Amino acid sequence: MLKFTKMEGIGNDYIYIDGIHQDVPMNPHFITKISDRHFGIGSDGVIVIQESEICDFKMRMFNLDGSEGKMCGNGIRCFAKFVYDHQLTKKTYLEIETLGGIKKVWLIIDNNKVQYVRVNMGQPILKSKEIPCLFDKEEMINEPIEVDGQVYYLTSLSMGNPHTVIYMNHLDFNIQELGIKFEKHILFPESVNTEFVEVVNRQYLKMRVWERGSGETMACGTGACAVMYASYINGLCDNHVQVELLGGILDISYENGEIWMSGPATTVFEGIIQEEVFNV
Ligand SMILES: N[C@H](CCC[C@H](N)C(=O)O)C(=O)O
Repeated sequence: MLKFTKMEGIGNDYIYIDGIHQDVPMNPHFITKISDRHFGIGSDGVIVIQESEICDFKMRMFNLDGSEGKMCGNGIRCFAKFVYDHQLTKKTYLEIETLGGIKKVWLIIDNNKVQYVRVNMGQPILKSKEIPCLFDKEEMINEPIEVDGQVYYLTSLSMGNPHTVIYMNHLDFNIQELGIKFEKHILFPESVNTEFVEVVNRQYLKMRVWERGSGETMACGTGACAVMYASYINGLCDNHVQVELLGGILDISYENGEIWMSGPATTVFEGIIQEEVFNV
């Protein structure tokens, strides 16, 4: 059996498993099985807590389809709460190793309870080849791309994972149909997380996200950061905004070349995965 904790960051929900004290089968079959909302626990994916040789901890993140993501913004806030609440650390400032780089995380505690979490999400990366994006210019900022006969203007960047940001007049559209077209687009050799944005004003942005490997999620932390920075360099917002996602609001700012994100982290329930589920 395997102990797990179900947590969510503004509705972006993952299964968190202590991989320090348990052997976690991090294979696509196991990940997709327990993430399934009918045959499993139900989640946007799985996040595993591991020891790190260079940081306080290491975060491994897997999407619903079993693919491994390099970084997860909502996930890292919940990860920090997990290690604190499970007494794996007493620290309220953590450095967490991810495949998308080392992230600095602050737990804001009151009455020994995590109120919210602040994360230095690092520097956004615009160079096409580092996203990666097979665009024929060094950067892809507000560039027209035709999909199914319609032209969309894309701003692409990496937050440790790949994103492309598209501005819309409104967000009432069939994301199931459109999202997959960008996720599988030839421009993105490692696929891409696609954010659709409605600019409300210079301090308030609304977005929906079609995540690589998970489809539409209620929220995407790295996506909200990508949206903020794309909007900033396109002259559409100030350097501190609220980003409204389906699941809630994140506070995002751009300071001294780095993106900062603040938001909640919630534990929903603890449970045990039965042997027969992960031994198939
Ligand atoms: N689907 C993403 C990982 C999860 C990111 C998202 N849930 C977040 O909060 O940043 C990827 O494969 O790059």
